[in-house]
Amino acid sequence: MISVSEALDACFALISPLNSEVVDLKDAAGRTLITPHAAARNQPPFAASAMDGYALKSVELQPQAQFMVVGESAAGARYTGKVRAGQCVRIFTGAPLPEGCDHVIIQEDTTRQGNVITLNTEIEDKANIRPAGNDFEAGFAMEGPRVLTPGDIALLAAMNQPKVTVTRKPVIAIMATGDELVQPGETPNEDQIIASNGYGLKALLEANGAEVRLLPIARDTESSLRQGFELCAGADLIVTLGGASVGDHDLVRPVATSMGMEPAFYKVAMRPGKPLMAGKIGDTPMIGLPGNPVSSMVCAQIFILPMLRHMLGFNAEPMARKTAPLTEDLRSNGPREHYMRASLQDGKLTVHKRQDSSLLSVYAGANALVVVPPFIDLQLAGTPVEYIDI
Ligand SMILES: Nc1nc2c(c(=O)[nH]1)N[C@H]1C(S)=C(S)[C@@H](COP(=O)(O)OP(=O)(O)OC[C@H]3O[C@@H](n4cnc5c(N)ncnc54)[C@H](O)[C@@H]3O)O[C@H]1N2
Ligand code: MOO
Repeated sequence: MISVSEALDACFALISPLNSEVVDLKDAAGRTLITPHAAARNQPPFAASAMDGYALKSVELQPQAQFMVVGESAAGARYTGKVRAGQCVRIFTGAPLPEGCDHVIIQEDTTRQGNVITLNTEIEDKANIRPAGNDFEAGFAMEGPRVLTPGDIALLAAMNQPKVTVTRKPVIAIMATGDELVQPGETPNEDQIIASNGYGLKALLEANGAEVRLLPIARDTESSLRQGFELCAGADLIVTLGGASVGDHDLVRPVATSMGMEPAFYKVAMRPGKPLMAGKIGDTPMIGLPGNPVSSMVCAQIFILPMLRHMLGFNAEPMARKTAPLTEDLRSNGPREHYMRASLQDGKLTVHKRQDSSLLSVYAGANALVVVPPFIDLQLAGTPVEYIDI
């Protein structure tokens, strides 16, 4: 059995970053920006008022001073005239500052009668001006690779980028296998259960930038599995669920092999996830996840998410690990790296008591996987341990 890090390296060797495509900015949230996008001009492009009030010269600013209002500067229509001594310009938020003015007094600090304003006895000395380029200057660039957030989308819009270059979405075909499975909503017979893994996986992978094709459930026969693999044509990655172990009905590996799969590895020293397999069928990488629901989800977190990120253009790196102390003692570990379902609360990790890989109720209630190295001794409460956010 190989280690998790050796297996992950072998997974990275199966894939490469995908090409890019140009999409409308309004459809780009969650996509991975891949080339630098630069602003062609300053924002704001001119010194602008930050408040509604009157633009004037700061040297003339003093309580109870009076000014003649000689014009107006609105957002989208600047005042183009001169502003002489004792004069001011009515100005609104976002409007260009008239030439010669360097201060905006908010209207709450003034009283207006006709075309004359009188400053209050108490006035703020804040200039209320946003200099040109205050937010960003011409040439400011957003660099890739970067998963675009709503804030990024707003910033790119402000940068006048109506289209952006993003990595093509990796297409991942997911094939659940097993005679015991029916789809949610169907009526199982007494020996059947509901297929859950594909649904969890689809949610996980789509939330991380993939386009997922959830195939019909393949039955535990060679012909059904073959048919399933044929339906995967065109995918960037094939993921099978279940049928990976050594039972008489675990046919994924033999069928994939008979279809020309070049194996990269089979079996990893991890728990859950031991019967994980990977390889290539033709040009298409394939990962065979173990069927136990938590094994599927954990293997997807540890292997498929980093692969997905690499296909999107990020470095080939394992999931980021953080450190936090244990709330309780943690038993010693055997030869497999253990990814234990845990809850991180108030900066401390409580490892769940029940760790069987069939327990989705425990997995769904967890927000962290504590990574327990092989052969480690008992770890006492308070010991800092590594974990991965899930
Ligand atoms: N003699 C041995 N038996 C097993 C070993 C072993 O080393 N020697 N390994 C165990 C481990 S560890 C795992 S993990 C499982 C994985 O086996 P398979 O990948 O062959 O998975 P299945 O047998 O098909 O299913 C296991 C379990 O999960 C349920 N399942 C499968 N697919 C789904 C799905 N899409 N949604 C929900 N549940 C699913 C299936 O009904 C089984 O209950 O093998 C151990 N055995
Ligand atoms: O490795 Mo299995 O995935 O322990 O349940």
